[in-house]
Amino acid sequence: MIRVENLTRTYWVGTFKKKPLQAVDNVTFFIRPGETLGLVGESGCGKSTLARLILGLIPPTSGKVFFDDLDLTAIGPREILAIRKKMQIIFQHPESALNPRMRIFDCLAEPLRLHRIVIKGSLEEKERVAELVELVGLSKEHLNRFPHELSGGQLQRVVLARALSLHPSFIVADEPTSMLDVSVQAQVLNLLKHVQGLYNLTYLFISHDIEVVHCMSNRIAVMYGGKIVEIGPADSVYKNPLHPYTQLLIRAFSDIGASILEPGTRRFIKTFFGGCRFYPSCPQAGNICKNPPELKEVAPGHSVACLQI
Ligand SMILES: Nc1ncnc2c1ncn2[C@@H]1O[C@H](COP(=O)(O)OP(=O)(O)OP(=O)(O)O)[C@@H](O)[C@H]1O
Repeated sequence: MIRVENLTRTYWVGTFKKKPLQAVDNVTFFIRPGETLGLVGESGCGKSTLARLILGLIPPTSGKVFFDDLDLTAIGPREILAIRKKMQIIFQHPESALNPRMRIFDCLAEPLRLHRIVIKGSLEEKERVAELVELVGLSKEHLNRFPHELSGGQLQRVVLARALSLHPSFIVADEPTSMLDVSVQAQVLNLLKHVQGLYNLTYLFISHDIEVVHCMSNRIAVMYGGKIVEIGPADSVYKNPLHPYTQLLIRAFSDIGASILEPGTRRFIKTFFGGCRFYPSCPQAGNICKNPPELKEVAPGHSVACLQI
């Protein structure tokens, strides 16, 4: 369903002398229909840039993105608009995805009106919105409220309902639960799984939390410094990580325990890696190849980029 080939996005950064920063560096992978591919990596490794490239929100410097064999980097704005309906994104901060001055009813009805699926004020509009709130486990009473009158978990449900309103087939969930309490996180993750089963949705599930990614995904891709350094079946990557970076990521999580996953984990990983994106200043530099070669398949469907293996 989704295929990404040699995708690269370079930013030119620096105040006086601009230097290239490869936010996404020659990334190739696929996501099968109905599958969840988990994308995991520390802050700044390029996860969100990769998501935005796939959705066509920013253009790549080079490389291609295919959606159902249609090359999204080669089509015009009209065709992109039609495809956009089928590809939705859920962000980390649900409140920023909703208009604070709109009641929840209008937040949910808006995409239906914009795409001329319903007419404003019609009975069909009411029915469609009622179906959506029921689907995500909210009540009709919530429809009259404004976004600031809902909790983070309830807001994320509204964002999911809004994304589902246009019957997408592919959803990017970019750290959808990292701002929520642990108990609410589980409810939202279960809901994501539930609707995936109902509609055979394909997910790219992004998180810095490898445990959550393991629970949610069929396969896991590990990103480091803009590159995919390991990709394979979720259990295989989680239980038998081959790249030293994946091993560190898993060890970091198991060492500090689940109770302080966020934001302590993020700080921990940053400290662990000296806050750097590249291998030379990493304390494990001796174990991680500085210039990883192409991904090499070492077990069925499990590929890794490391010279040591
Ligand atoms: N518009 C931009 N201009 C310049 N650099 C950018 C831009 N957007 C992102 N970057 C840089 O690209 C790199 C990857 O950023 P990205 O947001 O994709 O990381 P991320 O893995 O999603 O991080 P986080 O988990 O913190 O959201 C970072 O070093 C970031 O500073």
